[in-house]
Amino acid sequence: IAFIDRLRKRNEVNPPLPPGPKPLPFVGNAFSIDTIEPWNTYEEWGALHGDLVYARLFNQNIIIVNSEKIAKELLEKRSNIYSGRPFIATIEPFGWTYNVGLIPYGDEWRLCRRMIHQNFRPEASLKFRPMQLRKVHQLLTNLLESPDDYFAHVCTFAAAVGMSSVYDYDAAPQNDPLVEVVDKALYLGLRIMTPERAMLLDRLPFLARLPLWFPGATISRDAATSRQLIDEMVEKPLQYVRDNMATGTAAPSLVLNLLQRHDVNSPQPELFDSALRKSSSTAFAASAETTSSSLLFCILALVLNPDIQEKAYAQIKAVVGTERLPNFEDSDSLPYIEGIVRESMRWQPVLPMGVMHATTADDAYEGFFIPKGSTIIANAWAMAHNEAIYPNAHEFRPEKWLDSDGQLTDAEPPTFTFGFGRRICPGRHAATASLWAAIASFLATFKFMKAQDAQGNDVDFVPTYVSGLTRHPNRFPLRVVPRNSDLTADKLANLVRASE
Ligand code: HEM
Repeated sequence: IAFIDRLRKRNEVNPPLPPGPKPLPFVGNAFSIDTIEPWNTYEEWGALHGDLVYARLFNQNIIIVNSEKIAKELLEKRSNIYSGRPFIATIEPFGWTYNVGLIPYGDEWRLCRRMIHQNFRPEASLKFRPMQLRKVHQLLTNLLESPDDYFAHVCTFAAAVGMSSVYDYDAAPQNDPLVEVVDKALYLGLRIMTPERAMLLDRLPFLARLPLWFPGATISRDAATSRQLIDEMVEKPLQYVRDNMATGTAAPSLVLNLLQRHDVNSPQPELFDSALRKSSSTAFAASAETTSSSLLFCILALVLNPDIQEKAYAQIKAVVGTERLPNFEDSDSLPYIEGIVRESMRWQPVLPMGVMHATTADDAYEGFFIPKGSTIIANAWAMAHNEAIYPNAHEFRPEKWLDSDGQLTDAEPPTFTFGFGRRICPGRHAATASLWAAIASFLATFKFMKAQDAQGNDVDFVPTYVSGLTRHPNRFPLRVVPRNSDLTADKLANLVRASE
């Protein structure tokens, strides 16, 4: 407390900390935070104290940035000192040291980031497009065959695109063993990998023995399971590429490319090998949960807004017709679909607080002191729901991105969903293309409607969510109905053929 008081009372040469909630002794503001959905607390603090807020979790300085403008000023323009990552106590026990997104700023991160960037930069991402469309078409086939399993189909799609782009592994249309490993591996860690939860566990370790966020489970048992699953997630697909290399059947992929360049005589072969493991598994893991969550939110928005589906279908019918499915060449002629894609990313950012950054040097902004080692939370949730920029922000309205002629406005797309500065998501180009292809194809083929009870009445529901570092809706009652009532697997296959 004395330390904070000293910081707060800094004079003009040494400016004060940003305003924020009053801390308690020892715990700081830890117990005022909603640990399930902390972004709500941070948004409330923003309303009280402004867009730059200081808080303290135990002895950790937290700077919350609630506006996109300030996030860009700090995390982009001053990225040389805002690109660190904070220590998170759950990383090591849960086996998440593999994750490039959590590696501190430095040489190891730089090497990993370069490996990923080479494969996912804008021009390189274009090569994934035919594969992305193929996987979307498989997703449509799965939805037609077993619409009630929509949740699993969307997750399989997202993982399959990731597997293909990183390992050239062609996941089975359903119940693929590697996809299952990843789903399980990520589920445990993502729920616990937030600074708020991790810090509570670090400081109050007895919490680890209580079933806090997973009823019926304890954190320590989950940590052991997580480590084992992560190990499988990292090693199994790598082995797949190595086996294919041995038989001469490996097709081009990020991993093959890196393995071929791997020179065991280079000065630091172990460093390269470790970076390869981390960058491949991260690129793949980072795409799976995020892409599926974004699509599940989009489907939720469509169910709740049937009028939007009708407008979208009318545009697709006018531009693409009904004899084929949309492809990337149609995208410029389908502004309403682009509006839906952007609105899906804005309405419910799947990483509501992005991934936290950390400062690697002292700084000052607009008269406030930002100490070295602060955790910086760019609150995407607050940015997405800023009423001054997005009136009626909690409503899903593609029109927010369109002018009165239905054309896209000059407004910047919701890039804040992909973070900021040197740590911005390197997979954002590939991710946006996956979302576009899936959403356009969904809307061309199906209606997403509320499920019906035995009497034929719509089943109303209140959505619930799973929250951690990422967030997605829980399964909700859904009826996926083909636009064309006599759509069969054969007819869908013909539509797909006509689109390729
Ligand atoms: C809709 C899908 C996606 C969303 C919403 C998303 C969002 C994000 C966000 C918010 C961050 C943190 C950025 C920051 O620290 O400021 C991030 C980091 C990252 N994302 Fe994505 N992402 C998506 C898909 C992907 C894909 C397809 C890849 C595949 C390469 C990927 C790879 C990564 C990696 C490697 C990082 C860590 C970057 C670093 O720390 O340097 N993401 N993503």
